[in-house]
Amino acid sequence: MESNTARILDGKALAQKIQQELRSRIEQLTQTADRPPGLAVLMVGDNPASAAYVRNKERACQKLGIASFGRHFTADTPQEELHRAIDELNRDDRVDGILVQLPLPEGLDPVPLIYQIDPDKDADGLHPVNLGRLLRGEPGLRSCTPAGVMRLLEEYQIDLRGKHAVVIGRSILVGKPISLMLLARDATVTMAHSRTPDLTALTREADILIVAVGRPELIDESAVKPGAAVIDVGINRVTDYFGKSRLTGDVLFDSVKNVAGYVTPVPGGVGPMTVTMLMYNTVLSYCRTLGVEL
Ligand SMILES: NC(=O)C1=CN([C@@H]2O[C@H](COP(=O)(O)OP(=O)(O)OC[C@H]3O[C@@H](n4cnc5c(N)ncnc54)[C@H](OP(=O)(O)O)[C@@H]3O)[C@@H](O)[C@H]2O)C=CC1
Ligand SMILES: Nc1nc(=O)c2c([nH]1)NC[C@@H]1CN(c3ccc(C(=O)N[C@@H](CCC(=O)O)C(=O)O)cc3)C=[N+]21
Ligand SMILES: [Mg+2]
Repeated sequence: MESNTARILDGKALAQKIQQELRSRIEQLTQTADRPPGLAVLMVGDNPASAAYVRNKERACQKLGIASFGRHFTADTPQEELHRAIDELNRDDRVDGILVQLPLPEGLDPVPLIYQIDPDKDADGLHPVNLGRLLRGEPGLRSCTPAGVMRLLEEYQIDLRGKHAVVIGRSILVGKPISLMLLARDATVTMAHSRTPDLTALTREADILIVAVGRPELIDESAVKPGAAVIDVGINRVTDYFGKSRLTGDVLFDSVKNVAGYVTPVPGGVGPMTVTMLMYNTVLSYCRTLGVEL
Protein backbone atom coordinates (compact mmCIF):
# COMPACT_ATOMS: atom_id res chain seq x y z
CA MET A 1 0.00 0.00 0.00
CA GLU A 2 1.15 3.50 -0.77
CA SER A 3 1.98 5.43 2.36
CA ASN A 4 1.60 9.13 2.84
CA THR A 5 2.35 11.39 5.73
CA ALA A 6 0.86 14.84 5.78
CA ARG A 7 3.00 17.89 6.39
CA ILE A 8 2.33 19.21 9.88
CA LEU A 9 1.26 22.84 10.10
CA ASP A 10 3.27 23.87 13.14
CA GLY A 11 1.20 26.56 14.81
CA LYS A 12 3.39 26.60 17.86
CA ALA A 13 6.52 27.41 15.87
CA LEU A 14 4.82 30.08 13.78
CA ALA A 15 3.27 31.58 16.91
CA GLN A 16 6.72 31.81 18.48
CA LYS A 17 8.16 33.46 15.39
CA ILE A 18 5.41 36.09 15.25
CA GLN A 19 5.62 36.71 19.01
CA GLN A 20 9.37 37.28 18.66
CA GLU A 21 8.71 39.89 15.97
CA LEU A 22 6.07 41.57 18.12
CA ARG A 23 8.41 41.58 21.11
CA SER A 24 11.17 43.34 19.11
CA ARG A 25 8.72 45.90 17.77
CA ILE A 26 7.36 46.62 21.25
CA GLU A 27 10.88 46.99 22.62
CA GLN A 28 11.69 49.46 19.85
CA LEU A 29 8.50 51.51 20.31
CA THR A 30 8.71 51.70 24.11
CA GLN A 31 12.08 53.45 23.84
CA THR A 32 10.20 56.58 22.86
CA ALA A 33 6.55 55.92 23.76
CA ASP A 34 5.50 56.81 27.31
CA ARG A 35 3.81 53.45 27.93
CA PRO A 36 3.76 49.81 26.74
CA PRO A 37 0.77 48.26 24.92
CA GLY A 38 -1.99 47.15 27.30
CA LEU A 39 -4.53 44.31 27.17
CA ALA A 40 -7.48 43.82 29.52
CA VAL A 41 -9.07 40.37 29.76
CA LEU A 42 -12.41 40.20 31.56
CA MET A 43 -13.01 36.80 33.03
CA VAL A 44 -16.24 35.97 34.87
CA GLY A 45 -16.71 32.85 36.98
CA ASP A 46 -14.32 29.95 37.33
CA ASN A 47 -14.72 27.78 34.22
CA PRO A 48 -11.40 25.84 34.34
CA ALA A 49 -10.90 25.88 30.54
CA SER A 50 -11.41 29.66 30.45
CA ALA A 51 -9.03 30.10 33.36
CA ALA A 52 -6.35 28.12 31.46
CA TYR A 53 -6.75 30.24 28.31
CA VAL A 54 -6.64 33.43 30.33
CA ARG A 55 -3.38 32.26 31.93
CA ASN A 56 -1.93 31.54 28.47
CA LYS A 57 -2.87 35.04 27.36
CA GLU A 58 -1.34 36.64 30.44
CA ARG A 59 1.86 34.63 30.00
CA ALA A 60 2.10 35.77 26.38
CA CYS A 61 1.60 39.41 27.43
CA GLN A 62 4.39 39.10 29.97
CA LYS A 63 6.74 37.57 27.42
CA LEU A 64 6.10 40.32 24.87
CA GLY A 65 6.14 43.34 27.16
CA ILE A 66 2.41 43.99 27.01
CA ALA A 67 0.82 45.26 30.24
CA SER A 68 -2.05 43.03 31.49
CA PHE A 69 -5.10 44.62 33.05
CA GLY A 70 -6.90 41.36 33.77
CA ARG A 71 -10.10 41.59 35.77
CA HIS A 72 -11.67 38.57 37.40
CA PHE A 73 -15.31 38.66 38.52
CA THR A 74 -17.35 36.09 40.43
CA ALA A 75 -20.12 34.24 38.56
CA ASP A 76 -22.85 36.15 40.45
CA THR A 77 -21.61 39.57 39.27
CA PRO A 78 -24.53 41.64 37.93
CA GLN A 79 -24.47 42.47 34.21
CA GLU A 80 -24.40 46.20 35.07
CA GLU A 81 -21.11 45.88 36.91
CA LEU A 82 -19.51 44.33 33.82
CA HIS A 83 -20.83 47.23 31.74
CA ARG A 84 -19.20 49.65 34.17
CA ALA A 85 -15.90 47.76 33.93
CA ILE A 86 -15.93 47.95 30.12
CA ASP A 87 -16.79 51.64 30.26
CA GLU A 88 -13.75 52.27 32.49
CA LEU A 89 -11.46 50.26 30.21
CA ASN A 90 -12.78 52.08 27.12
CA ARG A 91 -11.71 55.37 28.73
CA ASP A 92 -8.40 54.08 30.15
CA ASP A 93 -5.56 55.35 27.94
CA ARG A 94 -3.24 52.56 29.07
CA VAL A 95 -5.53 49.94 27.54
CA ASP A 96 -5.32 49.14 23.81
CA GLY A 97 -7.21 45.85 23.81
CA ILE A 98 -10.26 44.57 25.69
CA LEU A 99 -11.76 41.11 25.55
CA VAL A 100 -14.53 39.31 27.37
CA GLN A 101 -13.62 35.66 27.86
CA LEU A 102 -16.41 33.40 26.58
CA PRO A 103 -18.60 31.63 27.53
CA LEU A 104 -20.05 33.75 30.35
CA PRO A 105 -21.80 32.04 33.26
CA GLU A 106 -25.55 31.40 33.00
CA GLY A 107 -27.64 34.57 33.35
CA LEU A 108 -25.12 36.94 31.79
CA ASP A 109 -25.50 38.12 28.18
CA PRO A 110 -22.22 38.60 26.31
CA VAL A 111 -23.74 40.39 23.31
CA PRO A 112 -24.45 43.84 24.85
CA LEU A 113 -21.03 43.70 26.55
CA ILE A 114 -19.29 43.10 23.22
CA TYR A 115 -21.33 45.93 21.63
CA GLN A 116 -20.10 48.25 24.36
CA ILE A 117 -16.39 47.69 23.71
CA ASP A 118 -14.75 50.56 21.81
CA PRO A 119 -14.34 49.02 18.30
CA ASP A 120 -10.76 50.35 18.19
CA LYS A 121 -9.97 48.36 21.37
CA ASP A 122 -11.79 45.22 20.28
CA ALA A 123 -8.81 42.83 20.37
CA ASP A 124 -11.09 39.82 19.78
CA GLY A 125 -12.57 41.36 16.61
CA LEU A 126 -16.10 40.48 17.73
CA HIS A 127 -17.71 43.94 17.80
CA PRO A 128 -20.30 44.33 15.01
CA VAL A 129 -18.30 47.21 13.54
CA ASN A 130 -15.29 44.95 13.09
CA LEU A 131 -17.40 42.05 11.85
CA GLY A 132 -18.99 44.50 9.39
CA ARG A 133 -15.56 45.63 8.21
CA LEU A 134 -14.64 41.99 7.62
CA LEU A 135 -17.87 41.44 5.68
CA ARG A 136 -17.12 44.52 3.56
CA GLY A 137 -13.44 43.62 3.05
CA GLU A 138 -12.25 46.75 4.87
CA PRO A 139 -9.29 46.88 7.25
CA GLY A 140 -10.13 46.40 10.92
CA LEU A 141 -9.45 44.19 13.92
CA ARG A 142 -9.98 40.56 12.90
CA SER A 143 -11.23 37.66 15.05
CA CYS A 144 -8.18 35.93 16.48
CA THR A 145 -8.78 32.26 15.67
CA PRO A 146 -9.80 32.88 12.04
CA ALA A 147 -6.89 35.31 11.58
CA GLY A 148 -4.54 32.72 13.08
CA VAL A 149 -5.78 30.04 10.68
CA MET A 150 -5.23 32.36 7.70
CA ARG A 151 -1.68 33.16 8.84
CA LEU A 152 -0.92 29.47 9.13
CA LEU A 153 -2.25 28.77 5.61
CA GLU A 154 -0.16 31.68 4.29
CA GLU A 155 3.01 30.54 6.04
CA TYR A 156 2.85 27.17 4.31
CA GLN A 157 1.87 28.82 1.01
CA ILE A 158 -1.33 26.83 0.70
CA ASP A 159 -3.11 27.94 -2.42
CA LEU A 160 -6.66 29.15 -1.81
CA ARG A 161 -7.63 30.76 -5.08
CA GLY A 162 -10.36 28.78 -6.80
CA LYS A 163 -10.01 25.97 -4.27
CA HIS A 164 -12.99 24.39 -2.54
CA ALA A 165 -12.94 25.22 1.17
CA VAL A 166 -15.40 23.46 3.47
CA VAL A 167 -15.88 25.00 6.92
CA ILE A 168 -17.68 22.86 9.49
CA GLY A 169 -19.19 25.04 12.24
CA ARG A 170 -20.94 28.42 11.83
CA SER A 171 -20.28 30.25 15.10
CA ILE A 172 -19.71 34.00 15.16
CA LEU A 173 -16.40 33.33 17.01
CA VAL A 174 -14.90 30.93 14.45
CA GLY A 175 -16.88 29.38 11.57
CA LYS A 176 -18.53 32.46 10.04
CA PRO A 177 -15.51 34.78 10.10
CA ILE A 178 -13.18 32.06 8.76
CA SER A 179 -15.58 31.50 5.87
CA LEU A 180 -15.51 35.21 5.00
CA MET A 181 -11.71 35.32 5.12
CA LEU A 182 -11.41 32.30 2.82
CA LEU A 183 -13.93 33.90 0.45
CA ALA A 184 -11.86 37.10 0.44
CA ARG A 185 -8.91 35.00 -0.74
CA ASP A 186 -10.97 33.66 -3.66
CA ALA A 187 -11.75 30.21 -2.30
CA THR A 188 -15.14 28.69 -3.12
CA VAL A 189 -16.57 28.28 0.34
CA THR A 190 -19.15 25.83 1.66
CA MET A 191 -20.39 26.27 5.24
CA ALA A 192 -21.53 23.10 6.99
CA HIS A 193 -23.21 22.66 10.37
CA SER A 194 -25.30 20.28 12.45
CA ARG A 195 -28.14 20.26 9.88
CA THR A 196 -25.91 19.36 6.96
CA PRO A 197 -26.86 15.92 5.64
CA ASP A 198 -24.11 13.54 4.55
CA LEU A 199 -21.25 15.60 5.89
CA THR A 200 -18.67 13.03 4.75
CA ALA A 201 -19.67 13.28 1.07
CA LEU A 202 -19.16 17.04 1.33
CA THR A 203 -15.86 17.02 3.21
CA ARG A 204 -14.40 14.52 0.73
CA GLU A 205 -14.72 17.28 -1.89
CA ALA A 206 -12.75 19.80 0.16
CA ASP A 207 -9.28 20.98 -0.84
CA ILE A 208 -9.23 22.94 2.41
CA LEU A 209 -11.16 21.52 5.36
CA ILE A 210 -11.67 23.65 8.46
CA VAL A 211 -13.20 21.82 11.41
CA ALA A 212 -14.60 24.02 14.20
CA VAL A 213 -17.24 21.95 15.97
CA GLY A 214 -16.12 20.75 19.40
CA ARG A 215 -16.61 17.02 18.83
CA PRO A 216 -13.59 14.77 19.31
CA GLU A 217 -12.72 12.53 16.35
CA LEU A 218 -15.52 13.88 14.13
CA ILE A 219 -13.19 13.69 11.10
CA ASP A 220 -11.09 10.67 10.17
CA GLU A 221 -9.30 9.76 6.95
CA SER A 222 -12.50 8.47 5.31
CA ALA A 223 -13.80 12.08 5.34
CA VAL A 224 -10.71 13.64 3.74
CA LYS A 225 -9.77 14.15 0.11
CA PRO A 226 -6.21 12.97 -0.64
CA GLY A 227 -3.80 15.90 -0.42
CA ALA A 228 -6.25 18.25 1.33
CA ALA A 229 -5.21 20.78 3.99
CA VAL A 230 -7.04 19.95 7.24
CA ILE A 231 -7.26 22.61 9.94
CA ASP A 232 -8.42 21.37 13.33
CA VAL A 233 -9.82 24.22 15.40
CA GLY A 234 -11.51 22.00 17.98
CA ILE A 235 -10.26 21.94 21.54
CA ASN A 236 -11.73 19.10 23.59
CA ARG A 237 -10.62 17.88 26.98
CA VAL A 238 -11.11 14.11 27.10
CA THR A 239 -10.28 11.33 29.53
CA ASP A 240 -8.20 8.64 27.86
CA TYR A 241 -8.14 4.86 28.28
CA PHE A 242 -5.86 5.18 31.31
CA GLY A 243 -8.07 7.74 33.04
CA LYS A 244 -5.71 10.58 32.17
CA SER A 245 -7.05 13.90 30.95
CA ARG A 246 -5.68 15.19 27.64
CA LEU A 247 -6.47 17.74 24.96
CA THR A 248 -7.72 16.63 21.55
CA GLY A 249 -9.16 18.29 18.49
CA ASP A 250 -12.10 17.40 16.25
CA VAL A 251 -9.81 15.50 13.88
CA LEU A 252 -8.41 12.03 14.39
CA PHE A 253 -4.86 13.14 13.65
CA ASP A 254 -3.20 9.71 13.35
CA SER A 255 -5.78 8.65 10.77
CA VAL A 256 -6.03 11.88 8.77
CA LYS A 257 -2.26 12.26 8.42
CA ASN A 258 -2.28 9.21 6.13
CA VAL A 259 -4.29 10.96 3.40
CA ALA A 260 -4.10 14.71 3.97
CA GLY A 261 -1.47 16.96 2.38
CA TYR A 262 -1.32 19.14 5.49
CA VAL A 263 -2.80 18.87 8.96
CA THR A 264 -2.67 20.89 12.19
CA PRO A 265 -2.00 19.10 15.48
CA VAL A 266 -3.85 19.70 18.75
CA PRO A 267 -2.24 20.94 20.89
CA GLY A 268 0.32 22.98 18.97
CA GLY A 269 -1.80 24.03 15.98
CA VAL A 270 -4.50 26.69 15.95
CA GLY A 271 -4.54 27.34 19.73
CA PRO A 272 -1.14 29.08 19.95
CA MET A 273 -2.00 31.09 16.82
CA THR A 274 -5.18 32.37 18.49
CA VAL A 275 -3.23 33.69 21.45
CA THR A 276 -0.67 35.26 19.11
CA MET A 277 -3.29 37.04 17.01
CA LEU A 278 -4.72 38.51 20.21
CA MET A 279 -1.28 39.97 20.96
CA TYR A 280 -1.03 41.14 17.33
CA ASN A 281 -4.39 42.95 17.53
CA THR A 282 -3.38 44.63 20.78
CA VAL A 283 -0.11 45.87 19.28
CA LEU A 284 -1.94 46.96 16.13
CA SER A 285 -4.32 49.15 18.21
CA TYR A 286 -1.34 50.50 20.17
CA CYS A 287 0.47 51.45 16.97
CA ARG A 288 -2.63 53.15 15.63
CA THR A 289 -2.82 55.23 18.82
CA LEU A 290 0.86 56.17 18.50
CA GLY A 291 0.35 56.97 14.82
CA VAL A 292 3.01 54.52 13.62
CA GLU A 293 3.02 51.41 11.46
CA LEU A 294 3.22 48.03 13.17
N1 LIG B 1 -8.14 26.58 18.87
C1 LIG B 1 -8.69 27.72 19.25
O1 LIG B 1 -8.03 28.71 19.36
C2 LIG B 1 -10.15 27.79 19.51
C3 LIG B 1 -10.85 26.63 19.61
N2 LIG B 1 -12.20 26.64 19.79
C4 LIG B 1 -12.84 25.34 19.79
O2 LIG B 1 -13.45 25.16 18.52
C5 LIG B 1 -14.64 24.40 18.64
C6 LIG B 1 -15.80 25.20 18.09
O3 LIG B 1 -15.94 26.38 18.82
P1 LIG B 1 -17.18 27.37 18.59
O4 LIG B 1 -17.27 27.71 17.17
O5 LIG B 1 -17.07 28.43 19.59
O6 LIG B 1 -18.37 26.35 18.99
P2 LIG B 1 -19.96 26.45 18.92
O7 LIG B 1 -20.45 25.42 19.85
O8 LIG B 1 -20.38 27.86 19.05
O9 LIG B 1 -20.30 26.01 17.42
C7 LIG B 1 -20.17 24.68 17.01
C8 LIG B 1 -20.64 24.55 15.56
O10 LIG B 1 -20.50 23.20 15.18
C9 LIG B 1 -21.70 22.74 14.57
N3 LIG B 1 -21.91 21.32 14.84
C10 LIG B 1 -22.17 20.71 16.00
N4 LIG B 1 -22.25 19.38 15.86
C11 LIG B 1 -22.03 19.13 14.55
C12 LIG B 1 -21.99 17.95 13.78
N5 LIG B 1 -22.17 16.75 14.31
N6 LIG B 1 -21.73 18.06 12.46
C13 LIG B 1 -21.54 19.28 11.88
N7 LIG B 1 -21.55 20.43 12.58
C14 LIG B 1 -21.81 20.36 13.90
C15 LIG B 1 -22.81 23.58 15.18
O11 LIG B 1 -23.89 23.59 14.29
P3 LIG B 1 -25.26 24.43 14.57
O12 LIG B 1 -24.91 25.86 14.28
O13 LIG B 1 -26.23 23.86 13.61
O14 LIG B 1 -25.60 24.19 16.02
C16 LIG B 1 -22.11 24.92 15.35
O15 LIG B 1 -22.22 25.71 14.18
C17 LIG B 1 -14.73 24.07 20.14
O16 LIG B 1 -14.09 22.83 20.35
C18 LIG B 1 -13.93 25.16 20.79
O17 LIG B 1 -13.42 24.78 22.04
C19 LIG B 1 -12.89 27.83 19.86
C20 LIG B 1 -12.24 29.02 19.79
C21 LIG B 1 -10.79 29.09 19.65
N1 LIG C 1 -13.64 36.00 23.83
C1 LIG C 1 -13.04 34.84 23.55
N2 LIG C 1 -12.06 34.81 22.63
C2 LIG C 1 -11.44 33.62 22.35
O1 LIG C 1 -10.53 33.59 21.48
C3 LIG C 1 -11.82 32.45 23.07
C4 LIG C 1 -12.82 32.56 24.02
N3 LIG C 1 -13.41 33.75 24.25
N4 LIG C 1 -13.24 31.47 24.71
C5 LIG C 1 -12.64 30.18 24.51
C6 LIG C 1 -11.98 30.02 23.15
C7 LIG C 1 -10.91 28.96 23.14
N5 LIG C 1 -9.67 29.68 22.91
C8 LIG C 1 -8.39 29.12 22.97
C9 LIG C 1 -7.27 29.89 23.24
C10 LIG C 1 -6.03 29.32 23.36
C11 LIG C 1 -5.86 27.96 23.21
C12 LIG C 1 -4.49 27.38 23.37
O2 LIG C 1 -3.54 28.04 23.75
N6 LIG C 1 -4.34 26.07 23.09
C13 LIG C 1 -3.07 25.37 23.20
C14 LIG C 1 -2.98 24.44 24.39
C15 LIG C 1 -3.64 24.93 25.62
C16 LIG C 1 -3.61 23.95 26.79
O3 LIG C 1 -2.70 23.10 26.82
O4 LIG C 1 -4.50 24.03 27.62
C17 LIG C 1 -2.87 24.50 21.98
O5 LIG C 1 -3.88 24.17 21.31
O6 LIG C 1 -1.73 24.12 21.72
C18 LIG C 1 -6.96 27.20 22.93
C19 LIG C 1 -8.21 27.76 22.80
C20 LIG C 1 -9.94 30.99 22.76
N7 LIG C 1 -11.23 31.23 22.86
MG1 LIG D 1 -4.71 23.80 18.35
